[in-house]
Amino acid sequence: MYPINEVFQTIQGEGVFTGAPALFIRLQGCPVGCPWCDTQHTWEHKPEDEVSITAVVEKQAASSTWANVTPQQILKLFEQRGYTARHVVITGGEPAMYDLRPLGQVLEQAGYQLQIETSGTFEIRTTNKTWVTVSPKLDMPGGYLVRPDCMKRANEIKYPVAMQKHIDQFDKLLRSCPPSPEAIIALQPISQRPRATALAMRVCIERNWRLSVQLHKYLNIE
Ligand SMILES: C[S@@+](CC[C@H](N)C(=O)[O-])C[C@H]1O[C@@H](n2cnc3c(N)ncnc32)[C@H](O)[C@@H]1O
Ligand SMILES: Nc1nc2[nH]cc(C(=O)O)c2c(=O)[nH]1
Ligand code: SF4
Ligand SMILES: [Mg+2]
Repeated sequence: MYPINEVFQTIQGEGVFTGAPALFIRLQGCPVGCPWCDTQHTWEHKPEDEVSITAVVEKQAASSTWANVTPQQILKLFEQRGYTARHVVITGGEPAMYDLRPLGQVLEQAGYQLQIETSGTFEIRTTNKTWVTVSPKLDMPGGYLVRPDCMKRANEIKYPVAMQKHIDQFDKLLRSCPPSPEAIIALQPISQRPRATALAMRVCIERNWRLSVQLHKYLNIE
């Protein structure tokens, strides 16, 4: 069973798959504590916030409620709702707190392609085919460390930045926990701040990295 906070179909707004129609599964719970996190309503996984799967699917606004669902129920939900996207993004919260292999196997068997969004602070348990996006979190209040095995597994590293200090911390991480040579590296400005965006653009050009701008926030979509 997986605790899901929301399920929705939208356009992937971040990273390599930006622009791809995608089904998002947002899992409940994250102890990392990034002060600028977009999804603070997913941090606490409280028993009293458990609701039905229908209540989660019909949610109109962000909230901390969640439903326990099986991979088969998720697949059935996708089919019932007539979703057309075949790219599934598992995010959160911190999805790597859960063993994502059973969910991945069921969805891949049904023809979906999987991607996970993770902070790299928990062991990644996914199918081999899953596209892994690691968004490293350094020096956050929860005190979790980015794991070298997560950096190695990443197909894509998408690092959130606002100031030069963040670039320096990222350089140190790349030296101590080297990614695979094929990994794509992107900088993502924190919360569309103009100075963060200017910094990210400048460093991306200098280093030949990619810029990821959270397209959904510019489009005002989910
Ligand atoms: C909400 S997190 C959930 C998945 C996982 N916990 C993680 O951090 O990757 C999804 C993505 O949003 C990014 N993100 C969250 N808040 C952001 C913000 N205010 N500005 C830019 N990116 C943000 C994260 O870095 C991550 O890449
Ligand atoms: N459209 C859209 N794209 C996204 N890419 C990553 C997201 C996330 O919250 O993990 C996200 C999200 O919340 N919405
Ligand atoms: S690790 Fe991800 S979900 Fe957790 S606080 Fe940071 S951005 Fe939010
Ligand atoms: Mg988001």
